[in-house]
Formats: sequence, structure tokens, C-alpha cells
Amino acid sequence: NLVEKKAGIPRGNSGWPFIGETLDFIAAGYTSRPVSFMEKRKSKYGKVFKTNILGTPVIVSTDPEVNKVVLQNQGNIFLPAYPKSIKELVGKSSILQINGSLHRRVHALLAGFLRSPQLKARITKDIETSVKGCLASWSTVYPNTINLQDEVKKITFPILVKVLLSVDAGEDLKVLQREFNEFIKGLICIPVKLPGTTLYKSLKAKEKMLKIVERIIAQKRKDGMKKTEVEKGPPNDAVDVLLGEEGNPNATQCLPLDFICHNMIEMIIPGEETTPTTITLAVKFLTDCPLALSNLREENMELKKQKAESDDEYAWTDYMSLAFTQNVINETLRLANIINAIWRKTEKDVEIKGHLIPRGWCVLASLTSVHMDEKYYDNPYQFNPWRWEKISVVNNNCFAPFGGGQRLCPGVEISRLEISIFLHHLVTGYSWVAEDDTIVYFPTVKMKRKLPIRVTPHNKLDSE
Ligand code: HEM
Repeated sequence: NLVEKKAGIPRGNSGWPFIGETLDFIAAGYTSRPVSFMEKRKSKYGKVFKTNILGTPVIVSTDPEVNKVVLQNQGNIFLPAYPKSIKELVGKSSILQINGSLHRRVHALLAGFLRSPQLKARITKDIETSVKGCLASWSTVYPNTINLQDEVKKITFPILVKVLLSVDAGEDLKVLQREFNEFIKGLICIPVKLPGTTLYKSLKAKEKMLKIVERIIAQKRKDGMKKTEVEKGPPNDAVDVLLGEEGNPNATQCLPLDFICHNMIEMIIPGEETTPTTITLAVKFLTDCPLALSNLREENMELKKQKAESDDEYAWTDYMSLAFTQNVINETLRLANIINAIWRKTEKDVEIKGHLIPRGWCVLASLTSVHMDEKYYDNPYQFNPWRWEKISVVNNNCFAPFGGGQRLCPGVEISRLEISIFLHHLVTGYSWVAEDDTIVYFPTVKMKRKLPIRVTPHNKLDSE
């Protein structure tokens, strides 16, 4: 095609009319190598190719340098592109959809808070209490199994809601959790909003959550107004951070209350499934790699012993400074590919590395293709935490489980801390036996049977 050659649109195949290559794309998603869709085309057309999936023309990039440019998004050329049902549910003012200077401001406020050492120091105790409580309760169902993928959410969901809204255990937490489970059912569904449809029920669940969130935020605002800046102290949660703009003389405009309420619910979406799935897959990979488990246990036992001898409490930095543990987490994130790709849409013609991405087309920056490319990772399908002894995670275009650039995940540190604390208490206090299970990749990564495991405390093993 002459026009495309001149314009430099990457080579590729647009497939059948209407459905394009969607069926191939989905079929690959159901296999144990979802990346085979990309691999097949990459070997035929090169690292960047065109296709047509899910009703839209798409440029797929499996090239880490191209991905980096897309994610950095200088000049706000690439806008987030979500399926219609997600757009409907999260709304236009969500951090997931806003752009430009408002996005930069909100992202910076939230990321700054979520990455702050003060928050990590404070939340460490809550995570520890929650992890220890859950592990103890799982071991009491012995000899029966628990479904790890579901049970871990009992740790991560309350922590997430605490970080966002300072909600503690109680009725509000229960209702938020229940309604959120209903809400997310509509994220991937047929986008019809009639009574009885999934999307309709999902929007109703969001309304119920909104009522609670509005009440909590109104109360916090009222309490805050009674206090001086000094009395207020540092922010306790994400709401405080966004409300804080009210008293900030440098802020050009306060963020509307409605905006804050909606965003608190919408922030639960990327935070809720991702961390528990990573924890579940870490346990799965460790079950299948006894040598890694034994190294991990040894490193964590050493820390536990030190803490017992000195009678000191754990600091968040203790957990995060265990080198092998961090390597296990890196390797889990690389191999699990919880977020397999990032979708964007261009508003004008853009050229990257000689490839033209025409206005109105989608770009799919495939993270999985890079994570599973043997050019960057030897034996990419093997769980090998030791490989990270020689690879740096800083400024590494070939490792982007949390995305990058303007929309780099603001939860990156908090989720790493949660995973580290969980692994520490699991391997130093318990042993487990996991039943056979397999990873499924479509539409999202999870364990087919939710990873049933039987957990036994070490002291019980000692006395047997
Ligand atoms: C292992 C756990 C997690 C993984 C793998 C992960 C991954 C990602 C990725 C790849 C993105 C970029 C999306 C894009 O560029 O469009 C992202 C964005 C985001 N994540 Fe996470 N995430 C995790 C945990 C969390 C947690 C715990 C929170 C909440 C505290 C969170 C909140 C967010 C938000 C709000 C965004 C949107 C940022 C923006 O568009 O500016 N994530 N995450």
C-alpha cells in the first residue's frame, strides 16, 4: 500500500472487516502464552506493527524504547483509552481519564503522598497486624484449604481503604467491600445501561459507595476546618492530601468535593486486584521453586532473629532492604504481568523511531512482550529471582510492571511494601502446601482455582 509506505505506518495485517484480528488476540489470551499473538506478528513485521482489535485500528509496540516514549507522553499526545464500559463506570473526572495539567497536579499530589516515608512508616504497623491476623486465621482451618487469591484481599482491601480514607474495620468497610465487588463486575461487560444489566447494577453499587465516601469526606472536612494548620499535621490519607488544596495559597483552584469523592472510589480499581494477585502468584512461583523459597526463608529468618534479639520493632526499611526478597518480588512482577499492556489513543499524527502512529489510532504498549523477550531475559519463562542480582530496576526500560512516565503507578511503593511484609511473615512463621493450579491470563491474570493452600504454623510443626 503506497500511502502507508510513504506515511510510514508500521506493517501488519488489519484482519477481517469489523472484527479485525480480535479472535486471534482473544484466543492467544486463553493459552498459557498470551504473548504469542505479539510474537507471531513481531517475527513477521518487526517490533512495532499494526493490527485491528476490539473494533479499532491499533499500533502494537513490543519495543521498550517506543513504549518509553508513549508512556512519557511529552506534550500530552497520548490519551488513556479504555473500553466503553470502563469509561462509563469511572467517569470523565477520574485520575484514570483526566489529562494535561489537572492530571499532572492530582497525580503528583497522590503519588507524593503514597510514596512518602511518613506514610510507609505509619502503615507498616497496620499491614503487619492485618497480615499476622489473617495468617493465624488461615492456619486454624487446617487441615482444610483456603483460597489464597480471595483471602489475601482481606489484607489488601482494608489497607487500601485506610490509605485513601482512613476507614478502619467496621460497617463502612464491610459495605464498601461488598459494593466494590459488585461495582467491578461491570468493568468488562457489554456497555448497556438498562435496569437489570451488569453495567446498571455496577453503577448502582457505585452510588452506594459514593454515599459512604461523601459522608466520610464531609466529616473530615468539618473536623479539618476546626483545626489550625499546625494542629492538622501531616496528611493521614489521600483525602487529606486532596482536601489540603483548600488551604494551599499556591493552588490555583481547589479540587471540587465531588471530584475528590469520585476519585477515591476510582482509585480502588487499579489498587484492589493487582497487589493480591501479585502476592498469590509469588506464593505459586515459590511453591514451584523450593530453592528460591529456601533462600527467601533464610534471608527473612535472619531479620526475624535480629529483631527478636534486639527487641526492636520492624521499620518499613527493614522489609524493603532484604535484597533477595526484593528480587523475588521483581521476578514475580516480571513473570506475572498483572498489567500486560497499556492502551493509549493519539489525537494527532505522531512519529516514533520512524513509525507513524496516525491520529485517532490506538497504541498498545505491550509490557509483557518486553518482559518475556529472550533478548532481555535469558530463559524468560523460568522463575529465576537470582537474575536480578545482575539487573538494575532503576531506569530500566525493559522492566515496567508499574508503567512509567506521567502515569507511573502511584501505588508502586505501597504495594511492594505490602508484598514484602506478607512474604516475611508467611515464610518465617508458616509452611504451606498448595494444590495444583494454573495461571489464566484472560481477561485478567489470576489463578484458575484461586490457589487453594493449606497453611501450618511452624510451632505446630515443631510440636508434631
Ligand atoms: C502490584 C501492584 C500494582 C501493579 C502491577 C500496578 C500497575 C499499574 C500500572 C501498569 C499503571 C499504569 C497505567 C497507565 O499508564 O495507564 C498503574 C496506574 C495506577 N495505579 Fe497501579 N499497580 C499496582 C498497585 C496499585 C495500588 C496498590 C494502587 C493504589 C494505592 C494503585 C493505583 C494506581 C493509580 C491511581 C493509577 C493511575 C495513575 C494515573 O493514571 O495517573 N496501583 N498501576
